[in-house]
Amino acid sequence: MSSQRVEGLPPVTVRAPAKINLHLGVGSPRPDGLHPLSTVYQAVGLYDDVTVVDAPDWSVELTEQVPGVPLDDDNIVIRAGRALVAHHDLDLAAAITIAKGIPVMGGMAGGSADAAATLLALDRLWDLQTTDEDLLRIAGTLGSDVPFALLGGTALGTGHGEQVEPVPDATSVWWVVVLSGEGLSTPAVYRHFDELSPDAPAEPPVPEGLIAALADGDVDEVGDLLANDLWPAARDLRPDLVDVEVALRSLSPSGVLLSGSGPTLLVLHDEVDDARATVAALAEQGMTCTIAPGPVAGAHVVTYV
Ligand SMILES: C[C@](O)(CO)[C@H](O)COP(=O)(O)OP(=O)(O)OC[C@H]1O[C@@H](n2ccc(N)nc2=O)[C@H](O)[C@@H]1O
Ligand SMILES: Nc1ncnc2c1ncn2[C@@H]1O[C@H](COP(=O)(O)OP(=O)(O)OP(=O)(O)O)[C@@H](O)[C@H]1O
Repeated sequence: MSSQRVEGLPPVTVRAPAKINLHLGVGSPRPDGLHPLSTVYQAVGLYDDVTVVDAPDWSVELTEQVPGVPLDDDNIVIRAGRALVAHHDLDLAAAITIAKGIPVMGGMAGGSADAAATLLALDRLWDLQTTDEDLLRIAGTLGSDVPFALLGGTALGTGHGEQVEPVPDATSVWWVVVLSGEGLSTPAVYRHFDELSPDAPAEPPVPEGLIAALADGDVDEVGDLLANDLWPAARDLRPDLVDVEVALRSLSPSGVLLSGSGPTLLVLHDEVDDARATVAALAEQGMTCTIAPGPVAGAHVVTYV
């Protein structure tokens, strides 16, 4: 192992997007406990920015404190950094700063976005020239959603979500993102899925109809085909979400979706003005919402200072 610290390297900032799952098909758990997935990911325009600077030891801080985000070695960005230097057999470390714009524990893969951003930022900081293939492989060891955060756009996810392959997407849409005050634990939702779905298939089917609708740019059809197998489990764990869902469906009968393992809910719109009208109507009912375009790019460098 070699230490190759170079003093005075300028910091690097990488921006990474949130994700949603337009389709989330879940199978019965594998021997390792993870669930086989057939999912269509879409990157949407809510972002975390991760800045890295060379340092003698690993550390992580947030630009603004957010409850639930660990500030020690449990933070996924430290695991990402250690995995990258181990891959290159180096003894380097970095101080990592996260500016969070993605809701925490919202089912939008904020931690995964941070891990992807960290891999890319450190690769650029130290000019490691890690291949895309190796970055995606290391990402997959950190979490199921991390490879997709590198890729962005719209992609089919298989395996436990870590095998990603871009799919053509001719849509350009606006999601109303309905935030929840309280997070939902992803493992708890998967555990309850197992209780509710003892007969889940070993391999969930690929949603060919949705993939065709995306390629055709048929937003109405995409809205009709949105699906999430974790939704019944999330409703059971958070009955308050049902009232929100009813309110959303009264505004938009099609195009309502639970994001990943929840609790964030989404409403699909073709036009930004319609999305704005939905946000205004929901705000009147006391809900906190924002608008995010999709699809957007994956993790990308935004600053060389
Ligand atoms: C709900 C989704 O966001 C949909 O994309 C993901 O499946 C979850 O992705 P993630 O948070 O990156 O998940 P990981 O960090 O890999 O795993 C967290 C926990 O979620 C459960 N998990 C996750 C992915 C998967 N295919 N099966 C699982 O059972 C496991 O309990 C695992 O310990
Ligand atoms: N950098 C990070 N940002 C957010 N959470 C982190 C981070 N590192 C570790 N965590 C832990 O990960 C847990 C899940 O956080 P995250 O915001 O990624 O949830 P999520 O959006 O529901 O994830 P997913 O959609 O991938 O299931 C948090 O409870 C937190 O303890």
